Amino acid sequence: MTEILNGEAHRPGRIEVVCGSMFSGKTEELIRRMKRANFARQKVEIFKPAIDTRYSEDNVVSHDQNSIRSTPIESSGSILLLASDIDVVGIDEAQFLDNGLVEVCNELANRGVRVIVAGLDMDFKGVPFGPIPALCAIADEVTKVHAICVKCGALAYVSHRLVANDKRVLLGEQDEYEPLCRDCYQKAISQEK
Ligand SMILES: Nc1ncnc2c1ncn2[C@@H]1O[C@H](COP(=O)(O)OP(=O)(O)O)[C@@H](O)[C@H]1O
Ligand SMILES: Cc1cn([C@H]2C[C@H](O)[C@@H](COP(=O)(O)O)O2)c(=O)[nH]c1=O
Ligand SMILES: [Zn+2]
Repeated sequence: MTEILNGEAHRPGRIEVVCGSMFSGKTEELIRRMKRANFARQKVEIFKPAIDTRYSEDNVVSHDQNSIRSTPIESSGSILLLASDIDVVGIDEAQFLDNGLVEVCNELANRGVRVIVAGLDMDFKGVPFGPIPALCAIADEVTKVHAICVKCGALAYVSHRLVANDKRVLLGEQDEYEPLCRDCYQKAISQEK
């Protein structure tokens, strides 16, 4: 009985955050949780910021090309309008959304919705990114995932930008970013100075 009550179909309203650097498996983990909820016959809906058009305009796609249908949104307020009657709401690339996302997630969780948010914890300068730090603070559960440092094989903690561009938002992949551990990141940025 306890097993059934704790299963995918009987979760109370809650906020789960999956965060980390680029290539750390955030999108794969989000897709995994959403697919399991779907198997449990939960009504699921995934949202992503409309600006993230890297692989697809209306799918969330991982670096390994796993994908799941999603709805592009311009701002966090759209989620409340589009998620009525949904059991599990997923949000990918949440670092690009406005700070209103924090209240939207609280509101959904208070209504009994399970909310799973995936996003970058830090930008390329190592600065906390958008609404993610505040979401970590109010979350019921935070999962920090790690890529592998491409220089030394340790656990990576940040996404190092490989191209000269100081804008905070710059969509990209392996040609623009590499995941590095703290030591390798310090060495990389001191060589750039
Ligand atoms: N340096 C790396 N460390 C770990 N995984 C990597 C690395 N480079 C590429 N990958 C691939 O990225 C996949 C994770 O992709 P994804 O879930 O889209 O990550 P994220 O959403 O965190 O950027 C891994 O399963 C792996 O195949
Ligand atoms: C570090 C950093 C990243 N971005 C962009 C680059 C990618 O398009 C996404 C992150 O995608 P992922 O699924 O986590 O791999 O964000 C950015 O705009 N600014 C940055 O500082
Ligand atoms: Zn390293």
